[in-house]
Amino acid sequence: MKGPDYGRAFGLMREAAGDTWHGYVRHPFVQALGDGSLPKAAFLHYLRQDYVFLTHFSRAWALAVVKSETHDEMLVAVGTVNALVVEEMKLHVGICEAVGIAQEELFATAERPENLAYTRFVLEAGYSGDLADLLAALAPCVLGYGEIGAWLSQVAASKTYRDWIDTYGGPDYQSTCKEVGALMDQALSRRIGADFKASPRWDRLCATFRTATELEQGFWQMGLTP
Ligand SMILES: Cc1ncc(C[n+]2csc(CCO)c2C)c(N)n1
Repeated sequence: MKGPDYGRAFGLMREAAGDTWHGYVRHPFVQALGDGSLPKAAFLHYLRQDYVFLTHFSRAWALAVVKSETHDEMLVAVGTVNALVVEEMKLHVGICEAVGIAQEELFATAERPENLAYTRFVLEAGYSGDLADLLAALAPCVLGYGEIGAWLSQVAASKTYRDWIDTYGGPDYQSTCKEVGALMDQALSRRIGADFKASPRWDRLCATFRTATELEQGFWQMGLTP
């Protein structure tokens, strides 16, 4: 399965993750978003958990600011923190309010273990490693949604979840993915050399990427079980 072009590091890590990647980007939850068969209750449950997820994910991108070594790295990281807190989290608040879930109720959502495991894994990759380790853990989330959005934009037969699909399949998010992919290439070249596969750190970075991919799969699965 050929993927989108979000840079060299992503392409190689995606390939190394093998079937695990496919299990994430073609998960039954994703298929059900495309054909409209996903129950509304499952979608809202997912959105509520995703709000909690984004809180911790924003902290992980803030850690990327801390772990940056150049102004260019800082710019991408700080831009992502801003987009997450100012736009994406607000979008979730708006969607939930529109269907009758008040802000207080959303903010009081109890965090599911699958959700907790994922975000704390990402944060830990950053705490104990450098920006390369952190980006390997962040990449499946950011770039996987780009790949899912691009695919669903082409194949989705139903209009039910069209807004969600357009958010991630649209040109704005696709250019964010290219920017984050380029950041990965630059950050890795700086820390492990341009010949990624020749680095003694490569296998570990791929293992981090694969674990985060498995945790994304777990997040979709959690979405199917409100
Ligand atoms: C479980 C889960 N995984 C990925 C995303 C997608 N996502 C998270 S942050 C972000 C912006 C760029 O970092 C995007 C697109 C999500 N919402 N929830």
